[in-house]
Amino acid sequence: MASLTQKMHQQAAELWQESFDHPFIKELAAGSLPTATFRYYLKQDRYYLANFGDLHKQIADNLSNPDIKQFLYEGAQGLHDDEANIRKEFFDELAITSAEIAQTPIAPNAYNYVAHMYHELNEGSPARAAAALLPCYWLYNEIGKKLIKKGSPVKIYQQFINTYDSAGFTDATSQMIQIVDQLGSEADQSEQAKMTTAFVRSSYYELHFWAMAYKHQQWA
Ligand SMILES: Cc1ncc(CN)c(N)n1
Repeated sequence: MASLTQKMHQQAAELWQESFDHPFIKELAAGSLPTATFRYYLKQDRYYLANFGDLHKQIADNLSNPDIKQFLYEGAQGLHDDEANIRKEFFDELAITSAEIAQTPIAPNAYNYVAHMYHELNEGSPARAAAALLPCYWLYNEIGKKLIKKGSPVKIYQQFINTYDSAGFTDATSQMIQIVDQLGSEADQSEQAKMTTAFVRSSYYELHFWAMAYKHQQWA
């Protein structure tokens, strides 16, 4: 029988395919993605990742299983992968200054994605919030695995791809899948359905994150 996370994955399959096929991803792999677009993405993703870390901590505070808590607290400190370190290098390489960051407001889709995850925690449950975090690991790991086969001719894009195909990120993804399955096994059917909705909505926001960056989305 399919696990809860396999069912979530199936329900989000079309959205994930649209992410795999998105021009942002295609051009990243081909090396033709404009640097300005990647810079825009990095500045918005900074907001996303700061809140993503904070959510790990808040979800852990609301759970009792010691192994799950430990994984989430470590995730809050960015200990499961090299994403935080590589992002510092990207910011230096692309000369994204603190003044530029200060002048960049969070864009609509990044704002909505973050608000969705906090909503799942504050109006829902830690299990729904954990399900909302899962596409962040799993979709990026699948993108990394797809793109690594050919790679990208642009060094910084290749480093981006490497991050999400890495052993550390793949292992963190597997652990997060297990955590969501475990939380699902302790939930009733109605809660499992809500966890699935949280996962699919995050997959929607993941797709629109590429679109947001590709179009340099602004509030007006
Ligand atoms: C929006 C988003 N989703 C996922 C990831 C991978 N941690 C990310 N950096 N940004």
